[in-house]
Amino acid sequence: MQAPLLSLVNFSCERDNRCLFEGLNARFNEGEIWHIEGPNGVGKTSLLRQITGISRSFGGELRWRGEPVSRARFELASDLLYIGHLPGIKASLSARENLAAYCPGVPDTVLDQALAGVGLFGFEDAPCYRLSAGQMRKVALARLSLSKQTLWVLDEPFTALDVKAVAALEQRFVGHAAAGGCVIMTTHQACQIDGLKTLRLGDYQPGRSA
Ligand SMILES: Nc1ncnc2c1ncn2[C@@H]1O[C@H](COP(=O)(O)OP(=O)(O)OP(=O)(O)O)[C@@H](O)[C@H]1O
Repeated sequence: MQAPLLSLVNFSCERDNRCLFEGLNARFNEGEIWHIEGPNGVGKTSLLRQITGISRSFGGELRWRGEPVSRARFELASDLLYIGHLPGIKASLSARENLAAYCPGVPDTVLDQALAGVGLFGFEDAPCYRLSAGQMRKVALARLSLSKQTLWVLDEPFTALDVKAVAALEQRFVGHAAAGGCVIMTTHQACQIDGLKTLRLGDYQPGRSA
């Protein structure tokens, strides 16, 4: 049987000597879209940072395609796209320059197509400090259409997006999964995605049995 893309084995997270969650076992496969759910402060962002390797402090085991991540760090990093809850956009740069910084070597015409695809046609040269919060988020999300990575890890990707943009992003996730990708995201918004899988992080708080 093929190993899952990513798996968590008896996984736990501690912050400031406080256990946020423990005993978490999960398998994330190609073709799946996952919603990491839970109340404020339960540890969703912390979990995403552990999955991406930004935080190496965790209990239990993280496996990439069946290999402990300690032996597959490069393989995970090169097949992963992570967008944090802050859009990671430099205000002084234009939308195109920001995108180019994440996608070196990609021609401007292709960058502009990606920006147009998220509704930013005509804003390619605008310095990002002139964009709205939702437009800044769209600059960050334009990376998705240029991504060749299998695993997308997205922290609150719907923040500040209008209804049409939320629906378009949901469709992008569906397309990515249909092409063999995997999406792991957090959101406090209700999602309209068929087959969406949910991991309720609150079920793994100390003293609760999942
Ligand atoms: N850099 C840090 N150092 C110490 N504690 C932190 C740090 N970042 C977060 N925490 C603590 O870890 C806990 C979980 O935070 P985290 O951001 O993972 O929660 P979350 O589930 O993503 O919350 P939200 O829904 O509000 O985004 C919180 O109690 C927070 O105070």
